[in-house]
Amino acid sequence: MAKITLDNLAHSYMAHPRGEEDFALKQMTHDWEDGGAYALLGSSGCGKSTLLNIISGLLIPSQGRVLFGGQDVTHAPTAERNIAQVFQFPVVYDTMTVHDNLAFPLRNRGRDEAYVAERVQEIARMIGMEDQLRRKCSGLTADAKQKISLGRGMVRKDVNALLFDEPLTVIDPHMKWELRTQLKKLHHDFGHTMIYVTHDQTEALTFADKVVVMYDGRVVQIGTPEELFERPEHTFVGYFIGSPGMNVIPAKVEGSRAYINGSNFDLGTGYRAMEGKVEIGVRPEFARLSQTEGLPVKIRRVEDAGRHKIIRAEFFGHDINIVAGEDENIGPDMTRVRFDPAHVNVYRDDWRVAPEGEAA
Ligand SMILES: Nc1ncnc2c1ncn2[C@@H]1O[C@H](COP(=O)(O)OP(=O)(O)OP(=O)(O)O)[C@@H](O)[C@H]1O
Repeated sequence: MAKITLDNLAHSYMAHPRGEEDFALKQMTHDWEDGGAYALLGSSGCGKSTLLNIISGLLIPSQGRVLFGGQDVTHAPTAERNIAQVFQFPVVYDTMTVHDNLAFPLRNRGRDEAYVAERVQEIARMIGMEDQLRRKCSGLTADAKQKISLGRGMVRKDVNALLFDEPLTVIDPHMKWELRTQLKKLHHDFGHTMIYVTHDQTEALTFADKVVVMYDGRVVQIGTPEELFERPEHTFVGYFIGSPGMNVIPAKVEGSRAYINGSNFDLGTGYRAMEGKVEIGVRPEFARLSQTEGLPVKIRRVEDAGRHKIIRAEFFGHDINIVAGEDENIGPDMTRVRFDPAHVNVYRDDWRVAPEGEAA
């Protein structure tokens, strides 16, 4: 297992990039802890695969270095990096049995057969294929083959890191949850450094200790699921995490007050004067409808989402969402909305501004 360091890393697919916009991966420096479970999360094209391919050695970055446990591996081929990888689609040897597919990475490293047998049993149990070990892989469903790919990725305990690139795409929905839970257990038991690429926030939030949110070639925040929810450092994190995402509303902020179209409310904490594009961000869970308190709002639609209601509303010409409890009565007399000041964030040019006195 190893700490992974990305040192001034950047990548452009162009031979002669002219500016930052020509970089698929903008310059970044990060340390990913030894034994951490990280999810790389972001929408299509944000640079997740580019970053993963640089870490795995499929791609040499145009700038900067990758270090495993302090050792520079930027130019080392994949085979020398001692990593296990699981891709979106299954990679199995059809002519071999399930057992031999799972045993392959161990036999390749010259492990003795007693150890191989024991470890294969353990992994087969984990992926729920103990009774199919003697079967040839040809003829198995894509789902079963991907479980074998996952199992093969996990069979070695001595890898520097385990890299998963959207590994559950072909897996049946009910099995997805089970495999994610197994992966988390495996991480807990063996402490591998794991990197899991996905564009699905549920997958990222349930698998990872730390979620690395990417947007437009940049890492915009690395945080625990709670941190991403409570304190999105970039408006994209606010939109992308949460269902529905954070409300982002243009405002003017002066001291501890936010002004929206002439109306204003207390932010509970002071801010230094700021220029640029200023917005406030408030999650639907921290907005409450009222008959008397708060700023004017117009309810458009109330949706029943099972354990809660989602209210779609208009607020000074902007669409906002409000989450209410399933038992709350939402009537036409609720013409006001109040934001919980402790959960309102202020953004300048999309980046969160720390209020005065907040510890860095
Ligand atoms: N081989 C390539 N040559 C040129 N441009 C590329 C290449 N691979 C990716 N890109 C570009 O780099 C950017 C980042 O792509 P990347 O595949 O890393 O994103 P991603 O977040 O993994 O997306 P997806 O989830 O769709 O795989 C995109 O603009 C993409 O078009």
